Amino acid sequence: MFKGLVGLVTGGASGLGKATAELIIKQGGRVVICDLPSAPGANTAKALGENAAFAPVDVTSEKDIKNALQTTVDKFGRLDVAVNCAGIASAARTYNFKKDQPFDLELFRTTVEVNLVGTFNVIRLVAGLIGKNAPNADGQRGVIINTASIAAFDGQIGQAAYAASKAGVVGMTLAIARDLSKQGIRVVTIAPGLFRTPMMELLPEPAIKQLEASVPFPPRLGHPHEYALLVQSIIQNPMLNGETIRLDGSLRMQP
Ligand SMILES: NC(=O)c1ccc[n+]([C@@H]2O[C@H](COP(=O)([O-])OP(=O)(O)OC[C@H]3O[C@@H](n4cnc5c(N)ncnc54)[C@H](O)[C@@H]3O)[C@@H](O)[C@H]2O)c1
Ligand SMILES: C[C@@H](O)[C@H]1CC[C@H]2[C@@H]3CC[C@H]4CC(=O)CC[C@]4(C)[C@H]3CC[C@]12C
Repeated sequence: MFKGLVGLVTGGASGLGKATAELIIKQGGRVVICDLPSAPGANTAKALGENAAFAPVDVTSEKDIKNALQTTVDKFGRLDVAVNCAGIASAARTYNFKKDQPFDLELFRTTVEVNLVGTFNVIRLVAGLIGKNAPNADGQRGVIINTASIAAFDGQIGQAAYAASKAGVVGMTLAIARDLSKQGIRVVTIAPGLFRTPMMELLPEPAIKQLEASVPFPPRLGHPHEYALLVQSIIQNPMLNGETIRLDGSLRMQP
C-alpha cells in the first residue's frame, strides 16, 4: 500500500508516533523517526529495520528539523508524508487558590512552544521538501498530518495550556491547507481522545480506569494502532484536507 512512500514522524519514538512509524513500515514504506535525543528513537528505528532511520530533534529547532530533512534526503531521497505527533502535556489550574499561586507562565510558554510552535516549525520546513515532488495524476505532492487533542474543544480543568496549544493546531489547519493547496500538499489534523500511551500513563491507573469508563463506545482507551489506522486513511483519501478529525469513541470530556 505504501511502497515507495517516505514518511517523517515527529514523536515517533513513543506512543501514537511510534505506532504510525510501525504502520508505515508494515505497509511497505520508509520512515524517518524524529524525536528528542533522550528518546529511544535510535532503538525504535533499529527494531524497524533498514527502511527506518532516526533523526534526533527538538521540533522547536529550525536547525534540527533541517538536519532531519537532510537525513531524509540522504537516506531515502524524498519526503511524501509528515506526521506531527511530538507533544507534551501538563496539568495545573489557572490559579491555585490553596497555594495562592498563579499558573506557571514558563510551563504555559513551553507547552505552547512545543505543541503549537514546534508543530508549525515542522510544517513550514517539511512543506519545502514535499513540494519538490512530482505531482501525481491528481496534482498531489504530499500530505501533512498533525495531532491536536479533544482537549482543544473539551479542555478539562487544569488543561488551559494544553488546550490552548492544541486549539492552535486545530485553528491553523485550514489556513495552512489553503497556503499549500496550490502545491498539492494536503493538511489534516487528528484530535485524539484517550489512548493508552506513555503520556496517558503519567496518570495513576485508577485515574486512567476512571477516564476509560467515561468513553461511550468502545468503553476503553484507544490503541495507538487505531490512531495509525486513521493516518493511513488520511493518506489514502485525497478528499481529506483542511479538517480536524476527532478520534474519541464519542467521548466529550467532563470538566
Ligand atoms: N495519549 C493520548 O491520550 C493523547 C490524546 C490526545 C492527544 N495526544 C497527543 O498525541 C501526541 C502523541 O502523544 P502520545 O500519547 O503518543 O505521547 P508520548 O509521550 O508517548 O509521545 C510523545 C513523543 O513526543 C516526543 N517529544 C516531546 N517533546 C518533543 C520535542 N520538543 N521535540 C521532539 N519530540 C518531542 C517525546 O519524546 C515522545 O516520544 C501528542 O501531541 C499528544 O498531545 C495524546
Ligand atoms: C485528551 C488528552 O489529550 C488529555 C485528556 C486528559 C489529559 C491528561 C490529564 C492529566 C495530565 C497529568 C499530567 O500532569 C500529565 C498529562 C496528563 C496525563 C494529561 C495528558 C493528556 C490528556 C490525556
